[in-house]
Amino acid sequence: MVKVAPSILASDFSKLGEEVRDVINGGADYIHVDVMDGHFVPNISIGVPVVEALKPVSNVPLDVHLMIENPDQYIPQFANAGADIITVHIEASPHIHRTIQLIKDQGVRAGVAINPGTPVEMIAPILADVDLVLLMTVNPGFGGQSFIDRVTDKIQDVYKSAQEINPTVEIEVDGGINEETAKLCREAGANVLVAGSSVYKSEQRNLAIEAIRG
Ligand SMILES: O=C(CO)[C@H](O)[C@H](O)COP(=O)(O)O
Ligand SMILES: [Co+2]
Repeated sequence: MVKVAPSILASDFSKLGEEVRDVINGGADYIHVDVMDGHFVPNISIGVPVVEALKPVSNVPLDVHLMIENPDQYIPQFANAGADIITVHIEASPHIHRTIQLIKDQGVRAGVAINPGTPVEMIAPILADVDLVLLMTVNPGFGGQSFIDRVTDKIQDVYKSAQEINPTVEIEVDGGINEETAKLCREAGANVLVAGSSVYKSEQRNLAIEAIRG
């Protein structure tokens, strides 16, 4: 089952509730929330109060992508605010088993994310313990960037390893996903497709979501 997770980073923040409802009505499976701290990535976006405000608006899971240093410090707050999935970057998590356990202790699904320039071997020691692997298909920090197509090899690698040790893990991709790049990712084994610009900038968001789902 392929899922589509529109990223609100590309939405109109002046009417965020409406923007979230609109993509849910258009078929969104998750709402992807990009949290950036200006340290781990060179941009600042949104935080805990926005997750809290969106919780009553969304009847699909809130998929919170933490692009922040020291994620352990904020995980309980995001969980209390209503995050359903919390994903941390391997590059920002030196004690990854502790961090993943902390997420699970909050009763939240746990994900690990990996940048395009980080080898997949980095996440091998945690693959059996996570609910989701997020492969970045752009360097994180901004919406609207171009898909880095060599990441498809990494998707295949993760998919193959997951078949053996964690077959139910979700494999999510994020960055530059549109109808064409979504197809490459699905073929490589991804089953959750994050899309910001290609959904929110589309005239007919429901059709954009269905095209990405394939
Ligand atoms: O994590 C992200 C950026 O760091 C966003 O989720 C991603 O960029 C989505 O935007 P787009 O689909 O426009 O590339
Ligand atoms: Co993201």
